[in-house]
Amino acid sequence: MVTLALDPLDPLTRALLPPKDESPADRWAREQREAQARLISEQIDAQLKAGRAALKKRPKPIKVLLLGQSESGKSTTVKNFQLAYAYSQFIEERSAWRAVIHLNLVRSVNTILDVLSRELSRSSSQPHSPRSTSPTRSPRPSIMRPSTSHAASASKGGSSLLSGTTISGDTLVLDIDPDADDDLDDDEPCWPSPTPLSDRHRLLQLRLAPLRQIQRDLERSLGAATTEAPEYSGAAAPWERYDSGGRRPREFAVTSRTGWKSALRRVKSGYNAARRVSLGSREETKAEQCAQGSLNSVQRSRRRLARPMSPFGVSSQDANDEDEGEDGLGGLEGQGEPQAQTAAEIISSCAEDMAALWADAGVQAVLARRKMKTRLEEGPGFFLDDVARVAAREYEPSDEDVVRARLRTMGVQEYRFRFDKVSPIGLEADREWILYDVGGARSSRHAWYPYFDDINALIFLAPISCFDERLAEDRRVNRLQDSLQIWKAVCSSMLLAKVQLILFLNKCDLLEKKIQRGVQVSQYVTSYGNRPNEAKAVAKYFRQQFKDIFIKHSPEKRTFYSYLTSVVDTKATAVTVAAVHDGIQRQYMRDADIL
Ligand SMILES: Nc1nc2c(ncn2[C@@H]2O[C@H](COP(=O)(O)OP(=O)(O)OP(=O)(O)O)[C@@H](O)[C@H]2O)c(=O)[nH]1
Ligand SMILES: [Mg+2]
Repeated sequence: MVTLALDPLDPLTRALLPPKDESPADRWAREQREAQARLISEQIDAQLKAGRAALKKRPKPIKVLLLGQSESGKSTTVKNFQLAYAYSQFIEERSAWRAVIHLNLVRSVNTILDVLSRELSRSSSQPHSPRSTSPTRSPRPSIMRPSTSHAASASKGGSSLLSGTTISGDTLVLDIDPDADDDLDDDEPCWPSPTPLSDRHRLLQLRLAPLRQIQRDLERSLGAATTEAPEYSGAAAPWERYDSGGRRPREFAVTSRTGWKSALRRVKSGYNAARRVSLGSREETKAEQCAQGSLNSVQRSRRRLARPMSPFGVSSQDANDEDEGEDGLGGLEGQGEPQAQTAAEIISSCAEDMAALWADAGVQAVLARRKMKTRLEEGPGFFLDDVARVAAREYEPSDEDVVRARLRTMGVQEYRFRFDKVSPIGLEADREWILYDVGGARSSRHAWYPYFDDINALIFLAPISCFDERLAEDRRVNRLQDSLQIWKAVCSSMLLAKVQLILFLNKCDLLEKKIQRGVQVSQYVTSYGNRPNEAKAVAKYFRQQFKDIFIKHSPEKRTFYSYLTSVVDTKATAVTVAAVHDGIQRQYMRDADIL
């Protein structure tokens, strides 16, 4: 049997032993070195400890979640926060919004061109229809309303407008007429009517045809956020079934790289370089113009469009075929601005024709008859009244333009603020805030839930002008009904029981306009009865409905905070945002026993 002779010293101790033949002088020098090393080590330990303590003491960020259906004004509210408290951040992104505003403008023009072409082809197929410049208005056709059988088939899941007044087995205080619908079918008017259009309109149609390609190119360049949510018939609050136990389901994964931030990133990167190139080529263009006399820049831009490639260097077929990838970037990041710059040149060359189209009395008459005029003017991203300014070569978006621009949010976007300005209540001015802006379409709402258990406040946007509109993603659902459904689910959520809820009854400006136009609220919300058809009374009534739900469904007693807002009005919203900011901060301090 082999026995191992055990060394009483381990290898490390042995290595550190002083040499056997160490002289007294060497020993003294060694001990000095060791004492020095110990001192340094202790200093490092002390520094690490202090760092850890400081990290612990650093105030936790205040987290605020913005919720509401699509187009309710969540991203616009974020922009108002940036304007009020983080203007440098807002300015940084401002020029990149130009491409989005251009797309908004071009879309409106193309929508009008679509109507025009339908109207013109109709007029040529009805040679005997009398021509007139002031079309007569026919009574509203009843066939535009959904049939009863459709209503019945659409009511499954209790989530649709046509299900009447119940939500998940609960009765809503609000009665919404399932058959009332202000939406006219834009495809075909249901009654014959004389068209006030002529060859002049055909010419405008031809001259503006390049804008079709520009729309496709800008959409391609900016990514998936430029198109509205696809049809989807899911529930209003898909997280509800998971919520009762306060459990976070694992399948709720969130991507935060998508949305308007990444869309802007595409056009932002390379912005200055592209601008320099563009300005340089503009100088050349001027020289050419002098030399060639009559050849103007409009003709040149249009000739460029006759080429098989789009101005963005991608043929439209290729562009449509290419996979957008996980975040919708489609490999175009960084290329967007040169492309957007080319689009801007062409848009500028079409400025006069766009203005002429919008100002034309015949076009206005056709749009009014099809109820398209108000829908365009009051819809998101309307810039036709500013066409001369927005289409100008040197156009730079104003703050107001950015606030009015429309780009859908996809996934969840995170905004971190360290406020530029000190809060009026002067408390913890340096504390970081995180705003979470979510996509509001029904198909995006599953991504909301993971944020419920780690937020301090929730701002809920309910657009109250939408009482007569339907969801874009599910045409069976009334938009006000949808807002009430989400609000009820938010109020009753156990995870949100201790969260401060702040309600923005938004789009009050549009509510006012609608009522001034004579739209009768009781026609859509039958429970409104014969109360006065005035914006103030209507807003008060809707606020009460939201408050009733809040009181009835909150798991614990809490204060109801609500504001009547028009978040495109940045001046008025600045006051609201300041109040909300201070309210959230105070509540946070109270909860943390700091106040
Ligand atoms: N007139 C008017 N327009 C508004 C108001 N609030 C928002 N808008 C416009 O409505 C459009 C949609 O607003 P967004 O803030 O993008 O809506 P959102 O809730 O973020 O929508 P998603 O990202 O799709 O969920 C934008 O063009 C806004 O300028 C308002 O109070 N009045
Ligand atoms: Mg948004």
